[in-house]
Amino acid sequence: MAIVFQHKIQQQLHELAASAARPFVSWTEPLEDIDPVSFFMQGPACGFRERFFWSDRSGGTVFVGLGSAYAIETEETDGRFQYIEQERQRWAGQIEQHGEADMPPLLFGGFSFDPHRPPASVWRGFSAGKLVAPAVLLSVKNGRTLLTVTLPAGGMERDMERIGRLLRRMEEPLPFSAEFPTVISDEEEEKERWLAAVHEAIASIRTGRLEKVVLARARRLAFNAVIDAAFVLRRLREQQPFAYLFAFEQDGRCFIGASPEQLVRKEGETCRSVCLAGSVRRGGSVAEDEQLGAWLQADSKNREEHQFVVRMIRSLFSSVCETVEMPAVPQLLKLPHIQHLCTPVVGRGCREPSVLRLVELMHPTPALGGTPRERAMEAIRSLEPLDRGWYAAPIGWVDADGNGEWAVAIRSGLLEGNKATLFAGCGIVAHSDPTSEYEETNVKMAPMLSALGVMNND
Ligand SMILES: C=C(O[C@H]1C=CC=C(C(=O)O)[C@@H]1O)C(=O)O
Ligand SMILES: [Mg+2]
Repeated sequence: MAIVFQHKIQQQLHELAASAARPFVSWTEPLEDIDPVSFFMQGPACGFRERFFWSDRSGGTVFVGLGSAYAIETEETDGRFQYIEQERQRWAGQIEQHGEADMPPLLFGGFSFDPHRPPASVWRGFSAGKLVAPAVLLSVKNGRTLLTVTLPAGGMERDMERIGRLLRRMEEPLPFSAEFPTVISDEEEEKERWLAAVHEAIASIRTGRLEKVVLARARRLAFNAVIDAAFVLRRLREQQPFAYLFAFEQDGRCFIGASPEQLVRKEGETCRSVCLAGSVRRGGSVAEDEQLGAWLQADSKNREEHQFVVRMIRSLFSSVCETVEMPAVPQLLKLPHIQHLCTPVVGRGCREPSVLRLVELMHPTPALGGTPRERAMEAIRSLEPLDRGWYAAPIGWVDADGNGEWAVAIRSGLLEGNKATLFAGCGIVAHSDPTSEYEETNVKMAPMLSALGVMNND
């Protein structure tokens, strides 16, 4: 079957390339069901240096990309979103689309948290903004699996060879390694120093200079062997079923995670977001879990932390949409390790034509930055010793029509060789207790720690 399929795709693309009126051609073909993580796993063996993975919270929409047919990248600071949007529009006009029409060409990528911060070397290649059109895209949507190949109309030979290899190998999936490497070193920022930064943030909030700031910390692990991103992805999929799963890999570095937080989704004139802030751990028994949830819903510190996010997103949606709907009181979102206050928001009659414009307006929400935004960013720059890179920043996809979905890249880590750097932060408000905030960051690292096979030792 794969051979027939391969010939069909190759032949179609060659014919299309010969007569193409635009610089890129894409061909989409239905495919038998295939495990998206196994597909992701095939990338390196077939010579693709870039890999992308995206699965929405329901697991109903999954995109896996291999290779890069076209990349849009910027190191601009203030104009990065406009530049990327402008180039996205230009790209949409350069692709000639063939085959199954219900899959518009798609770009996958992300932005850094703070482009004004000098980038640390571990984040090399993760620019201020980067979107990639994968050479091969597997998409699972509405119960259908499709394969899209996008190539430059001239010079497609090298890519065709890789794609041929991939299609041949798809029938013989690679075995997953049974065991995970073991930890040989484990470093984190000194606890006392982090607590002192939180104290300082609280003092600054009490003077009225700002209302809320999110402070993060990193934990750096080294293992006795190279970490297999596909293995981590598979574990995250098993362990975090209601999260966005994402991976963005280039040149041997993979930023990966399972985020519960939607930044924004746009589908035609409807846009959605979820305000997520305010947290407590899960209970050991049903009774304890319910008690903790009830406490969270009533706790004034957590309600305040949450309310800053609600206020900002409500006001932003009101400025770009005809109507905005949201519940009056926050609901509880229960995840395997943690529960959050959660307020879903729906805006109808959205006047913005591209999801990227919404991403620009929304990033960073007070769930990742703080309030007021600029003062919070200054506080993060002066109090946080780490470069967040793409952590806590938008990650997602946009199609040629400007529709797309973006998550906030939290509960995440950067993998390189045998090293993993994990990140977690928490919202500091006037009544925060530094030690409880520290514990909260431990709970937020648990999903990645457990996917990496490391016991959570908090
Ligand atoms: C910044 C993170 O979480 C945010 C999202 C939900 C709840 C949060 C909180 O309660 O502090 C944070 O604002 C993180 O997980 O690294
Ligand atoms: Mg919190």
